[in-house]
Amino acid sequence: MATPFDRKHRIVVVGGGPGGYEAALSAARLGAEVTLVERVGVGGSAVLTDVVPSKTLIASAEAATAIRESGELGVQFFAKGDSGKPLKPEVAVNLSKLNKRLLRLAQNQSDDMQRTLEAAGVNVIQGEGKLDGNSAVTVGTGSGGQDFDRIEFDSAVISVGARPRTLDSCKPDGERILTWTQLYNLKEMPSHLIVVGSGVTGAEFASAYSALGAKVTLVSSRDRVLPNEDADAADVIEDVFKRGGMTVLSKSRAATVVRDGDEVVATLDDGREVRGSHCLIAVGSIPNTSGIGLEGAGVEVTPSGHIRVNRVARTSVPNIYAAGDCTEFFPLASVASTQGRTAVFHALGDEVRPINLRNVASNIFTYPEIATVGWQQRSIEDGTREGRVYKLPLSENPRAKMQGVRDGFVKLIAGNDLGTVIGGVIVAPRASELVLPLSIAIEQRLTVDQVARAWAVYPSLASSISDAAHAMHVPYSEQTKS
Ligand SMILES: Cc1cc2nc3c(=O)[nH]c(=O)nc-3n(C[C@H](O)[C@H](O)[C@H](O)COP(=O)(O)OP(=O)(O)OC[C@H]3O[C@@H](n4cnc5c(N)ncnc54)[C@H](O)[C@@H]3O)c2cc1C
Ligand SMILES: NC(=O)c1ccc[n+]([C@@H]2O[C@H](COP(=O)([O-])OP(=O)(O)OC[C@H]3O[C@@H](n4cnc5c(N)ncnc54)[C@H](O)[C@@H]3O)[C@@H](O)[C@H]2O)c1
Repeated sequence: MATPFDRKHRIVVVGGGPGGYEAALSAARLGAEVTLVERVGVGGSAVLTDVVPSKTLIASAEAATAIRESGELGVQFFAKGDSGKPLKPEVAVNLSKLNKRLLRLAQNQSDDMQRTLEAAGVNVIQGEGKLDGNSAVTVGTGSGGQDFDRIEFDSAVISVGARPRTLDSCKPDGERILTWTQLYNLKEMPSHLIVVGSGVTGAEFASAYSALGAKVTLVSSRDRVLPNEDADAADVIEDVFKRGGMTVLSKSRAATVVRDGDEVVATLDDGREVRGSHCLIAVGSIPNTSGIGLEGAGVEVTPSGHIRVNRVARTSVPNIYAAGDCTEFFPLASVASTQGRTAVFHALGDEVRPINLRNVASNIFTYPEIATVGWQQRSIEDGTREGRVYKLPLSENPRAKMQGVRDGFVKLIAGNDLGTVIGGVIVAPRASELVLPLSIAIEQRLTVDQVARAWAVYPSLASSISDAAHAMHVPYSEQTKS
C-alpha cells in the first residue's frame, strides 16, 4: 500500500485497453479508489480487434505453413483415391471456424480481464468518458447521447487508444473493402485479397492470408515493405512474400479503392488497376482524442492529435496522465501497459523509473518474425551512434537446418568501447521468443563477451545469439586500452 493517508486517492481511468487496464489494476493494488470507464469492452482494441485476434489468426496461418512445409522433412499426408493411386491432399482452411475461434478467444480474454479488475476492487462503468475540466469525468451513452454519471478525481489516466485511419477515396464498406477490425467477420477465404499499406499491420495480414491460401497483392507506397524496419529484415520478408506467390507492388500508392459488383478495384497513382475480391485498408491509425474534453482541461496535444506526455506519462496538466496509442509514444501494447503502471505509481508516490523508449523490444508477426530491440544499424550508419554490427545468417545454424529453416538471421549491435550490447534484430520463426536475452543484455549493459559466456543449448536457434556474440569478441588487450 503506497498511501499513508486515511483519505483514499480517487483515480478515474478512461479507456480499458492495455494502458487503462494496467493503470486501473496497479492503482487498485496500491489502495486507491479506482473507476474505469470503457465504452466497448475491457481489454480494449488490443484484445477485441487488434493484437489478440490478429495473433490468433497468425497462429492458424503458422499451422497451415507447418503442414505445407512438412513434406520437405519427409512427413506428408497420404490418402488413396478411388483408382488406388495416392492423392495429393491440399491444406483446407475453414475461415468461418477460424474467425469464430479468434473472436471467442478475444471475448473470453476481455471477460477474464474484467473479472480481474472487479476482484481487485475497480469499479468498471460501461460508457463514453469525457473530461469535465481537470477534476471530473462525465460518463455518457456516446456522441449526442445523454450523460448518466459524473465522477470526481484526484488523478485521471486517459487511455482512449486509436482507431483505423480510413481514406475518403478508399472507403471501407464492411463487406469487401475492410479495415482490420472488420476482417474477422469474413465467412469465406478471399479469393484475392488486396492489402493497401505495407506497414506492420499490412505486412502481418498479408503474410497470414497468403499462408492461409489466399492470393494476396500488397500495395506498398514505399520502395520496400516495412519501410521503418531494419533493411536486411525487410528484404528477407519481401523475398519470402514473393517466393510464396504474393505480388508486392512497391512505390505504388492506392489512389482509390471502389466496389465493382463482387469485385474491388484499386486504382494506383500511376493509373494501374488491381482487381481483387476483397481489400484491406491498413494505412495507419488515428488517436481517439477529439471531443473528450482535453482542450477544456488544458491538456496539450500534438498536431496529429496525440496527447503530449513526459516519461512518467504525465500530461501538461499535473494530475492528468495519459497512456498508450492516444499518446505520442510507440503504439505498442507493452508500452501502453508500462505507461499506465508508471502513471499511477507516480500519482500514488510509488517507485517510478522514467520510461526509456530506446530499449523497447517489438516484434512483427510475419513468417518469419522480425524482433527488434535497442539501437538499429541505420543509426550506426548515419553516425547518430558509434558501434559495430554483426549479422549471422540462420542458414548456418544446425537446429535451423534440422527444422528446414532457411530464411533469417541474428544481428547484434555493440558499442565500440568494451563491446556493450546496444541493439539487435532477430529474423526467425518465433523471433519474439528469442529476443529476450538481447533485451536483458541491453537493459543490464552486458558486453558481447558476457553474453557469449552464457551457455546456449546445442542445437538451438538461440545459439546463433551466442555465436554472433563470440564473433564480436573484444580482445583483452583492446578492453584494457580504455
Ligand atoms: C492489427 C494490429 C495488431 C497489433 N499487434 C500488436 C502486437 O502484436 N503487439 C503489440 O505490442 N502491439 C500490437 N498492436 C498495437 C496495440 O494494439 C496497441 O498499441 C494497444 O492496443 C494500445 O493500447 P491502448 O490501451 O492505448 O488502447 P486500446 O487497446 O485501443 O484501448 C483503448 C480503449 O479505450 C476505449 N475508449 C476510447 N474512447 C473512449 C471514451 N471516450 N470513453 C471510454 N472508453 C473509450 C476504446 O473503446 C478502447 O477499448 C497492434 C495493433 C494493430 C492495429
Ligand atoms: N506486431 C506488432 O507489435 C504490431 C502490429 C501491428 C501494428 N503495430 C503498431 O502499430 C503501428 C502502426 O502500424 P500500421 O502498419 O498500422 O501503420 P503505419 O502508419 O506504420 O503504416 C501504414 C503504411 O501505409 C502506407 N500508406 C498510406 N496511404 C497509402 C496508400 N494510399 N496506398 C498505399 N500505402 C499507403 C504508409 O506509407 C505506411 O507505410 C506500428 O508502428 C506498431 O507500433 C504493432
